[in-house]
Order: sequence, then structure tokens, then C-alpha cells
Amino acid sequence: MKPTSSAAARNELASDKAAALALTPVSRETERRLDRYIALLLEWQAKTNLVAPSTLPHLWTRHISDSLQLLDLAPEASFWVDLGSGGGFPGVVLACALAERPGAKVHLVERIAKKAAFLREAIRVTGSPGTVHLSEIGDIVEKWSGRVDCVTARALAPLHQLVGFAEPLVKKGAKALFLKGQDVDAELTESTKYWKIEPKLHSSRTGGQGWIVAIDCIERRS
Ligand SMILES: C[S@@+](CC[C@H](N)C(=O)[O-])C[C@H]1O[C@@H](n2cnc3c(N)ncnc32)[C@H](O)[C@@H]1O
Repeated sequence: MKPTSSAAARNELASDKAAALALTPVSRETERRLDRYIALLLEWQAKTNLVAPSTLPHLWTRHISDSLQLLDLAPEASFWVDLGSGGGFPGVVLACALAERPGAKVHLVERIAKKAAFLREAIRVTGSPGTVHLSEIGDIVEKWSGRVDCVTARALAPLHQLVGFAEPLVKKGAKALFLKGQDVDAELTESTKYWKIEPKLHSSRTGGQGWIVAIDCIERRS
């Protein structure tokens, strides 16, 4: 798909944007930031695979709304850590949405240099409160010293691994919010072999078979 060269593709994306903003409304300022982010993502997508090409016509509903819906599950959270940010979902979207909240900050952790470079550029062009860490997740979460209210991950790893990644941050008081697909029950069963957790499941507002797993407390089984 070549969205910028096709009027039909532009129209499709515009109607997808309208559907997404009806589902997860944002302020005018946030919408402008998200527009800049999407424009950059489409530019970079030609040289770096940031999202699955099949999802390009539905960038707003599949990726932007999917990310924005997390805000309602942690309305007071100002300090976020997004693990394995890739093309910026949900991290960059959250940073765009939190830009008007004084003092808010989103940390984005990504181990691939090219993707981290994209994330830095996305934070710059959107003027959002984000910091990109080019790092392995394991290296950074163990020595995290700042405040963290919420830790997120999407399309990163099976749930039992995500719980392990998030454990040091949840022990510091963070709530974990993981975006998961239809196999969430099997992933929860597997996770409880290794971890004592009391997850809350929220069905995704973006349709399909998606779930958000919210976890406030993590203890390793001995
Ligand atoms: C499939 S992508 C998902 C990206 C994004 N969260 C999304 O939903 O579109 C997973 C990303 O996590 C990064 N990643 C995987 N394991 C990681 C690790 N141990 N430390 C840091 N980044 C990691 C990968 O480089 C990749 O960019």
C-alpha cells in the first residue's frame, strides 16, 4: 500500500481516523500530535518495518485507539514505562496524549537502534514528553530508580515473560497493563505456574478478541 500516493488509501485512512476518534476521543492538541506521528510513521514505514503492512489502512483503530484506551484504566498515572515500544505503540501515543499534563513522562524501552531512532524522532516531531532508552528490558528495569505509575507492553512476549519483565517496576508501585490477544486464558494459566498474580481482565474497546490484563501485585512462586 502507498498511502500518500493514493486518494483511495487516504480516504480509507481518514474514515478509520474518524472511527478511532469516536471510540477514543482526544483533544485537538493531541489529535494534531497524533497526525504528526502517523505522518512520520508512514514516511519511515517505507524503509523500516514498524507495523504490519496489512494494518496500514487501519492505523488509527488498530494501533492508536488500542493504545489510547489504556489511559482510562490508569487515569491518575503520569509516569509510564512502555516495554518493547517498536514503532511506538502504546508508548508514543500515550506521550502524545499526556503532553498537556504537567510533569507527565513516558519512557520507551527498545533494543533495536533503528527503531529507537524512529521513536526519538516521533517524540521530537510531536513535542511529547517521552524519553527513549536504547536498551534490553532486563538491563533497565532492574536498576530503575525513578517514579513509575504504570508499565505497559503490547505484542512483546508471552504473558509469563511480561510479568517477569514488569516485576521490579510493579514492586515499586506500578500497575502493569498488557495488551493481549484471544489466547489470554492459556497465557494466564501458564503465568500462574511461575507467578502469584491477581489479574483483572478488561475487554478491548477496539473490537476483535483483544484483552487488557491489569496487574497490581506480582510475587514469584518459590
Ligand atoms: C513485535 S514488536 C511490538 C512493538 C509495539 N509494542 C507494538 O505493539 O507495535 C516488539 C518490539 O519489542 C522489542 N523487544 C523485544 N524484546 C526486547 C527486549 N528484551 N528488550 C528491549 N526491546 C525488546 C523488539 O525489538 C520490537 O521492536
